[in-house]
Amino acid sequence: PNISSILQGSYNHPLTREWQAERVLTKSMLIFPIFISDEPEEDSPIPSLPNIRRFGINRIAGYLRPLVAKGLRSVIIFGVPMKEGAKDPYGTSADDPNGPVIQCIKLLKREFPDLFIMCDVCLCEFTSHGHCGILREDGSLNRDLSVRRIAAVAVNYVKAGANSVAPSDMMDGRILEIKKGLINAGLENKAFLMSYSAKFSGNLYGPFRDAACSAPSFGDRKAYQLPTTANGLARRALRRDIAEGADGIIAKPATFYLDVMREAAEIAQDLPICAYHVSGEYAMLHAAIEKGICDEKEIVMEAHNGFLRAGARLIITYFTPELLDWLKN
Ligand SMILES: NCC[C@H](CC(=O)O)[C@@H](CN)CCC(=O)O
Ligand SMILES: [Zn+2]
Repeated sequence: PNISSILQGSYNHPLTREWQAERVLTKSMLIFPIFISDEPEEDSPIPSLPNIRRFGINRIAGYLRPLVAKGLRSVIIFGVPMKEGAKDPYGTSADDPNGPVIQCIKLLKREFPDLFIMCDVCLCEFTSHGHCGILREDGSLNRDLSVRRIAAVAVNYVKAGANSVAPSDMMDGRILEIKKGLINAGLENKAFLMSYSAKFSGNLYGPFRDAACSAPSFGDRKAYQLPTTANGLARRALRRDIAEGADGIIAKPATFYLDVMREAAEIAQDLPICAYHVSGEYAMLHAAIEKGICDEKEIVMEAHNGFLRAGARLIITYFTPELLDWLKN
């Protein structure tokens, strides 16, 4: 062979194999989703999400403390109102000062001053119809009302102390509206605006909807989450959200959409790209692990290294607790 065809000498040792990674997974890249209900003492399992639980305000700090001690740097909060009457067509309880999200922000800021608090901003957990926006009479989205409501909720979360807001609603123009809302509130330099830009209406969110009681009561999310074949729409949404002032971009789901993540990393090369390893992907890996198809640590590391290889710098992952045990730093 000619001398340039020999590759195996470059990776025949564990250290030279480590050298081949362009980006290495570290604890500070991990953002851990937490589900907070309006039942203060709640601490209940979520059957479709192994090892993930839903907590009330009196239980969440105790659960997070050992994880923070192991190096947890960031959480993303999902509020889950369980009480009767907590939901209405406008998602009023989303930013209820006594509701689960705002209570949790304040508690975590007190208990863990260095923990980075990201809040998902959406209406689906709080609306009686379960859609991510406010609807017209005919059941279609009222974009303008939705965007203004989402922006108001986001500003109230930052007012309560959130370090970041991540609107997962997918309404057109919500990034601009949130940015304007933050500026009007004098908070524009206090919050990291993380946009879910490339978010697809696939089949991988079921366990989350169980956890958050947020499934749409009719229809689906195909009118506002991207078609699963839509690279072009993802690129258009990415460019739009960057122009509207996003500080970071989430691509989700992750495993089936690594091409999109790679494109997002190129289009949004000046912003951190965040992969969201969604509930369905998480549950699928758990199912494979339970069936003995693959080793837990090996397959989880392979999946998460894939997100980094595709250009992600951050990962929202339900495997955060395990990764905190496995990663050295
Ligand atoms: N606001 C949309 C929530 C959406 C699920 C859905 O479309 O119902 C995701 C949360 N941002 C699901 C995340 C997951 O499946 O883990
Ligand atoms: Zn939603």
